[in-house]
Amino acid sequence: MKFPASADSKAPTKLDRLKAGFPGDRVFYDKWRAAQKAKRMERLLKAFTRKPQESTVKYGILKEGWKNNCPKPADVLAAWKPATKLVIETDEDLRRNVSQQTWKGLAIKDFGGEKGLGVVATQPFSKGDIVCDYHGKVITYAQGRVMMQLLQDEAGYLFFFRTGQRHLCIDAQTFPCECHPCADTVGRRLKHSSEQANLCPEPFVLKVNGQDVDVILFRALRNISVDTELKFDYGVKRKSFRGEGQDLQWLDE
Ligand SMILES: C[S@@+](CC[C@H](N)C(=O)[O-])C[C@H]1O[C@@H](n2cnc3c(N)ncnc32)[C@H](O)[C@@H]1O
Repeated sequence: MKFPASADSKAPTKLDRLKAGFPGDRVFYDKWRAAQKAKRMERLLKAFTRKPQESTVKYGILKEGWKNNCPKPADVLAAWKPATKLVIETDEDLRRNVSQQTWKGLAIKDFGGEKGLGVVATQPFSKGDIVCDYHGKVITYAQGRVMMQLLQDEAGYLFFFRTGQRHLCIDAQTFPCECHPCADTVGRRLKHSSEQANLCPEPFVLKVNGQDVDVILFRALRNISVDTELKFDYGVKRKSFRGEGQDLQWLDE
């Protein structure tokens, strides 16, 4: 309590310790350093909603300006765990990726024919990484249904979901979206697979530009290597993505 150990505080000198009535040996000093190292580890772990490369962790440490008493990059990697709901809902980088659509490590690829466009990984992903979101305007379930009825076979980009008691829909059909008039967004190009899905959609509420926004984030279900196509299971109800009530072969792929 006399010398609070935070990630950024300076270690008390021997003189400081003696003046405060502590013994001159290193016992308390070493405890203080261990507490600080743990705080630094905690901060580094929170910084990554995707499992980082060792070089990224090294850069993170450099940016913090920690010259000693910091965890080794290999130890950070070993301790890394998929981001929790709390981390996801408060992470600045993730918020920026959602609002500006600056997801890295993904490319839209043309698979030709009726398969059309899909998304491939241009960097490896680890199980639990947040890969991207399903970007579009959040509308009510009822509005989504009306759109589907109007569009019939053309309605291939409506993502219906339930979060708590609310039934919603993300309209990525309206293209381009109001917020990115000059860009395609990756989420809407993800294809379906029930057998080989490597992504799983999860609903979250993020504060974007000061407002609570419902988002669907895709988490990697396993480690994914470069050039692998990213897919998720659209769901067997066939409500979204033009599959409802139709005997489409690709729904069982
Ligand atoms: C959300 S979009 C996916 C991107 C779309 N392929 C494109 O070119 O924009 C959904 C549509 O993609 C097509 N699709 C999705 N998964 C497919 C698959 N596994 N095989 C063939 N077509 C698929 C269907 O036409 C579906 O309605």
